Amino acid sequence: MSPEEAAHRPHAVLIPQPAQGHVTPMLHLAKALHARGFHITYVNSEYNHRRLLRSRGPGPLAGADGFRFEAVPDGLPPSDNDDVTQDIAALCLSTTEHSAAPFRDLLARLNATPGGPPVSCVVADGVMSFAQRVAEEMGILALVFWTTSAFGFMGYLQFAELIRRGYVPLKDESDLTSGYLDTAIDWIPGMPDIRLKDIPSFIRTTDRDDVMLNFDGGEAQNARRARGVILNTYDALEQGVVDALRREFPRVYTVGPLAVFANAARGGELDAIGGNLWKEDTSCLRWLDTQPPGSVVYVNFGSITVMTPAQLAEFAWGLAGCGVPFLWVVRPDLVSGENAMLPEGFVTDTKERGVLASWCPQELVLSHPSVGLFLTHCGWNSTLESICAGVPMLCWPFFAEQPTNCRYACAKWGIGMEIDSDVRREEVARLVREAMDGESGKAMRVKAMVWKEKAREAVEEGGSSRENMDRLVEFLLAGNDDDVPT
Ligand SMILES: O=c1ccn([C@@H]2O[C@H](COP(=O)(O)OP(=O)(O)O[C@H]3O[C@H](CO)[C@@H](O)[C@H](O)[C@H]3O)[C@@H](O)[C@H]2O)c(=O)[nH]1
Repeated sequence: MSPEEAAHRPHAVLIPQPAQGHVTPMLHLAKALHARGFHITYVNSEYNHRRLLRSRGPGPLAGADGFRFEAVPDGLPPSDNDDVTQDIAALCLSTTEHSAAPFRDLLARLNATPGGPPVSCVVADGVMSFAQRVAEEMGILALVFWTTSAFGFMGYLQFAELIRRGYVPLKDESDLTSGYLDTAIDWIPGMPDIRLKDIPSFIRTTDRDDVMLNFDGGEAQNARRARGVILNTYDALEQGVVDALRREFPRVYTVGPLAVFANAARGGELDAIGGNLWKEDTSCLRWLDTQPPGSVVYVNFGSITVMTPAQLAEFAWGLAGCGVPFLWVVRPDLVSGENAMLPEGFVTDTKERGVLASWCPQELVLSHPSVGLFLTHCGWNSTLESICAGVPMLCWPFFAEQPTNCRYACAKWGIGMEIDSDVRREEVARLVREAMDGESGKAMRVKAMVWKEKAREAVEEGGSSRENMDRLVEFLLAGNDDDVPT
């Protein structure tokens, strides 16, 4: 491409919330747009930028033509350990307060760069609405990307209504255990058959001023001001709620699974750009190579979940007792306040059929033929990656919209079984065995293959996500031209 052509490329600036579950899908979107001719500026927090550099080893991060990384401060005090998940509530507040001005300066600098294409659009994370606001103030087209499921997004949108109708805040702590959370909620568009406990967990508070209740509820409402909302899902999976969202929002782009679009661009210089904040341990893939097809339960609770030492022990002894080979990713900060310590004797007892890692290349693990089951916290990326791989799930939702994803995986899509929040080793062992060898497991495997196939169809020529990606690109290229069809 000549310098002249490069200077006229459309230029998309993408800014994820600085947490793994947001960094990864935003990077996939960035790669998909790059493959469609966009110049990309991908904006990390300074903290995450350091972690990305470290996790991938030496070498420049930006090697691809027209794909650049920038960083802005997240406003949190410097950490003496670059290997820990930041406190999400603190991060939400501090980015909102401290990242807007540096982001504005960055956009101004990009626009003033000689020979560089001016910024044509900003894609802001749904929970980074300050970036959307800054772009709008500068006259730049801004869209938001909600990295949750559509069901999750719709759940967040209901916080205000739940408060108005008096469901939230809870009257006192007893509401958490009295069965109150089983209350049926039958008025949310596109979400029949749910209970209060299936709504994103930040409603489980007795405090009307609770940070996450107000933050996520407010950010979801803010999406109404955006020119378009991007979701990493496909229509067939969440049809009812996607239809309902389309009635409420002028432009909803369901373009998932984004990883497939990003992977389609593989084989080029972008391959070297990975988004993992922890260093991947790939040796587990070699171990998986030695296991029979569909024989392994893969256990991973994502990047944020923390559990108590007692819960860790229940999972450990459940895995020890189930008799099934397992690969368990135990993040160094998986146990609150301390280094994750597995119970004494566990490693020795399971060394013949268990492998531990601290972070793995999850998409590759899930698509490995040896993996037959995923024990997950139901983060949306993990859920979608499991669907793409056709692997059924055992669900232990931790927080946020994970209970929502769990509900749909178990009750609607037929690909999951739930583990009680008060996890017990006997239940873990029983459910793993049932999912691997029982009738429920057989039924889930059939359904998992159906949803995998539908995901594939969605991104193929003529599929809903492929068409929505084309519409999204068309809209982004048109800039602030309002005449582009929705
Ligand atoms: O060893 C590991 C562990 C995780 N991952 C990846 O890390 C991501 C984790 O994302 P997710 O499964 O969504 O979990 P969280 O990190 O918990 O994600 C946060 O962000 C998601 C998207 O908004 C929400 O759905 C979750 O509730 C929220 O906790 C996935 O892409 C995984 O493939 C790896 O590659 N290797």
